[in-house]
Amino acid sequence: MSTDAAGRITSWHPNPAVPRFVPPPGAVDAHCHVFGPMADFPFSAQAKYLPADAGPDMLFALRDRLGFARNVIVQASCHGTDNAATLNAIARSAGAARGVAVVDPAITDGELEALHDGGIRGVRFNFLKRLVDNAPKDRFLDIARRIQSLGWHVVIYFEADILEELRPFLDAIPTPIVVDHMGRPDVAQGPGGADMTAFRALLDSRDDVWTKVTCPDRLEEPAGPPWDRFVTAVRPLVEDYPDRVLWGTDWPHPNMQDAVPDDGALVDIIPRIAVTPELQRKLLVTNPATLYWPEERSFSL
Ligand SMILES: O=C(O)/C=C(\CC(=O)C(=O)O)C(=O)O
Repeated sequence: MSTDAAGRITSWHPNPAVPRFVPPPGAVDAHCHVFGPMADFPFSAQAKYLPADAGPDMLFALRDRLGFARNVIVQASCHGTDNAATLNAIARSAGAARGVAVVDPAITDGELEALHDGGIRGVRFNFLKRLVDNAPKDRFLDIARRIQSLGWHVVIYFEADILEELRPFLDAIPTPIVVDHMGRPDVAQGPGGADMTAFRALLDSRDDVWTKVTCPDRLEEPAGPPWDRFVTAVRPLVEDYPDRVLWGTDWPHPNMQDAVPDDGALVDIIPRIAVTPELQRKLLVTNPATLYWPEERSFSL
């Protein structure tokens, strides 16, 4: 745990291990964030946490250390609906990053197009009450309809206990949907537990619902490796939905200051949930490219 005199939280490992697992060429870390730097990109007045700076240079150094080629940078709630920090990181990546924005429902079509030009390929709807004050479903649906023509998708973050309540809303979204961290199931229930069963019902309801098989550090208590319950619960999901899963570090691990995960150890989970080279290639290369670099679809699938 580390909080400085100004109350700014450091939630990432100071010296992550180089993983034993070597990701395939072109691997994408499809869920990560940047924080600031605050002097250039101040945090939102509504932010629920105040992080230390974790900017693009740190993110790209981690990417290289872990053996990844590209990033998908997801706008974190601490930056509200001002996507400037995310856009700055994408711009500095030399084509090696794309992003997911959080937008004000009043955003204009011209502003959405500018985000597209800046490398954004989706919008995130966050339903975690500890992170955002309100989540207006009707206005979110309006955004979802408006991003269709851009070829974007919706990224949704919710916890398992509201999945049933969210179903009519999810069913009405006309774009592909990517669910963050599998909708936060209780992995201790195992692969056939109530949370995973309800989540599979969502995946089975339409073939354009994807998910990130991410965050053992958030989903398994007590914290820390070897994350066996996460592996037991998640490996069957990767095997049953191999074309609709994504993976990411979640660096710089917002709010995780009490149990900062080692990103190298997180990478070493990958071969335990995606046990063949083919599953690993889909999870890390083909699937994220389909959503975030669709213009490359001509590469061999
Ligand atoms: O980054 C994540 O995936 C999870 C988060 C932070 C977050 O989503 C945000 O700040 O927008 C969390 O559970 O605190």
